[in-house]
Amino acid sequence: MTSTPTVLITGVGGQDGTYLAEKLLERDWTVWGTRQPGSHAKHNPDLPSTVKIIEADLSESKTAQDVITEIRPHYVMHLAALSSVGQSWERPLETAQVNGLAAIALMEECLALTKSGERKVRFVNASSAEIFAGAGEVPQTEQSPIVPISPYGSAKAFSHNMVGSYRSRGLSASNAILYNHDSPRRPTSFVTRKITAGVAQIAAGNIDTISLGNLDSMRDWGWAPDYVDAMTRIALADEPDDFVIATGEAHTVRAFVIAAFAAAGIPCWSDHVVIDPRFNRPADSGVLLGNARKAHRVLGWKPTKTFKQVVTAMVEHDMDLVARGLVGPQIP
Ligand SMILES: C[C@H]1O[C@H](OP(=O)(O)OP(=O)(O)OC[C@H]2O[C@@H](n3cnc4c(=O)[nH]c(N)nc43)[C@H](O)[C@@H]2O)[C@@H](O)[C@@H](O)C1=O
Repeated sequence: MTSTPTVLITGVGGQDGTYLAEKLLERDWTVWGTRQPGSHAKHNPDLPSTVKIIEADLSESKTAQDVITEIRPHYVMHLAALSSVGQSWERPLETAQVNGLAAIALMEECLALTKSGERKVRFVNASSAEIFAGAGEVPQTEQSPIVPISPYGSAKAFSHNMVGSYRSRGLSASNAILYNHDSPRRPTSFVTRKITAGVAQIAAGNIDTISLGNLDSMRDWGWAPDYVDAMTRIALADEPDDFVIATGEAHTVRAFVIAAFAAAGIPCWSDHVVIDPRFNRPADSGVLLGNARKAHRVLGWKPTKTFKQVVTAMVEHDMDLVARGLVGPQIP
């Protein structure tokens, strides 16, 4: 490749999209990103202004295919998704279209571009630990049985499997099987940011309690910029393949709560947490704990932050926002 590569990041306005755009711009790549028409990504302060934005509703297959023929990227990092597992139970059709079918439309066109001989497109799909939700095997590896239980996980399982199909047809297509990864750029619809934003408001005396669902749920939480680094390594790897990206440590939601209150110096966390069944799911996934040994060996990838460091970084960020009067106490 003589000139600098062109990359298309679908869903560039999300947590991972903004970190990935920053990382690839640092490498002098030309970065294009898709934005859902009518979304607020244009005004997203975390999105670098040098990203070239294309408005595209990827749930329409023709639109998804047109994006590839128009941009003719060397790399496609497919992150666009309805990212909330909880909300996927309320929006199953849309979840199937965006988290499942959109990948097929994009890969179909990437394969055509590759077969035309014009360029060998490399496609990286953001797969998810949720494909192993009912696997009953802990920890999970790339070989674990794919047993999703939610609309989110089922749609991701479909696109995950289709990556394998396209790979066997000659497309350089890989799956990054991403376990939970968080940062101050997470919305409060996810439990981690809901907790850290709530703790910051409690520390400031603005609210007394936060309402949560299942505290026993166990997740393998990492630092989002590390997961973006892993996706970049997958894109640049010699061979396309599937990789579990995880820290290898699982903690309960309760442990996250305890660590967050401790980071803010608030005693008696249980005085400030209300259990509200509204935040329970029709079915919650089993213990999601990943074994990322293959990523360590093949990609040289390792997480850089411990669980405690992730929690502390998020709490400190949110306490700073509250101290500067930049956020109000609205938390779901
Ligand atoms: C791997 C996977 O990781 C993420 O999905 P998620 O794990 O569903 O993330 P979450 O933060 O919504 O839930 C984590 C756990 O926390 C429990 N929980 C308790 N109380 C509340 C609560 O009040 N709110 C929420 N949201 N969850 C709660 C909830 O029941 C669940 O067991 C996404 O990145 C997704 O895109 C992805 O691929």
